[in-house]
Amino acid sequence: MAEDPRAVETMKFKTVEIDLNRPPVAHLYLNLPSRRNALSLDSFAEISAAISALDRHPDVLAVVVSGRGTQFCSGIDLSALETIVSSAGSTATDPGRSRERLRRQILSLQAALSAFEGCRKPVLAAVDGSCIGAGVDLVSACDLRYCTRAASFVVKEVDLAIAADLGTLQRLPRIVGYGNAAEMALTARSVSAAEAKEMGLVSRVFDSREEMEVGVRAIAEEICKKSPMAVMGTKAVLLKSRDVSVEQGLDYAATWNSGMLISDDLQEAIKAFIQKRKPTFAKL
Ligand SMILES: CC/C=C\C=C\CC(=O)SCCNC(=O)CCNC(=O)[C@H](O)C(C)(C)COP(=O)(O)OP(=O)(O)OC[C@H]1O[C@@H](n2cnc3c(N)ncnc32)[C@H](O)[C@@H]1OP(=O)(O)O
Repeated sequence: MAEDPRAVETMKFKTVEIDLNRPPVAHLYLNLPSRRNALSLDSFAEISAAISALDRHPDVLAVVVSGRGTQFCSGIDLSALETIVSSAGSTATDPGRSRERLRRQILSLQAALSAFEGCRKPVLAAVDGSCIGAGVDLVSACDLRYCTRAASFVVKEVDLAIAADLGTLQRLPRIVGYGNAAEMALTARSVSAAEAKEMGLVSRVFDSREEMEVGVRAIAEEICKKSPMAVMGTKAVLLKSRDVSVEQGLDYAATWNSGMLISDDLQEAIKAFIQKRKPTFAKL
């Protein structure tokens, strides 16, 4: 049976909250403020389910992600981390099989955060307060990042004797450059909002959370006025091109557009220009 594209409207979540009141922008909140939005195993599953459902929702064209409470995200829930690691260390089973289970568990956590990248619609992270460990994995998988003056970013894993494994080491160097990413990951030092802006980790720093909420929503709404086909294509081609040679990226862009340029949106954009009016596009 085909999945209901509006299923997200009735989905119940324990660790995230979705605000669909002002389409076409949806707002996904990390919503465990008492634990500073630490990511439990439930959080990973719910983030993945929420983003896939928002991807399918016909009225949603962009998603903003932020945190409820004082901090954006305090990283992986440390008790969940302990559970994951201790169950893998269990001697009750074949060590080979328990390591294989651990590998699959890590892959599944990776997939949950990669859902932001896999979403056809742009995802904008809006960070206030601390963004730590898995929080940095999360924002690195978003398309655009913004923060308040009170925000800070820490690639904390090395302090917990872990090599970060949920995307930071792969995506952050492509956002801030190898040197900046390596320094953040090897020292686990806290990077201020101003520094995050300077190294390109965020596109803009807002004075307050209220200003950020309004400002990031306005940016998302601007993007939503554009052809959804073109926005989706731009995200897909940018991401593909990030990971392959220029030649392969160009080839991908040609193939993509040979499939997509026949959409009504191009005709509408040209007509609107000639008729000196704003274009109107169908949803995705
Ligand atoms: C397979 C491996 C996959 C992924 C690995 C990911 C690695 C990481 O994510 S590394 C990063 C781990 N996180 C941390 O080290 C941060 C820990 N937290 C803090 O440093 C602070 O809580 C803070 C975020 C700076 C916020 O400070 P503050 O506002 O003063 O709040 P607290 O009083 O410290 O915390 C309130 C409450 O929340 C609990 N809590 C905070 N963070 C976590 C967490 N990551 N996991 C579980 N619980 C957390 C904290 O214990 C407090 O609980 P109480 O019961 O109220 O005492």
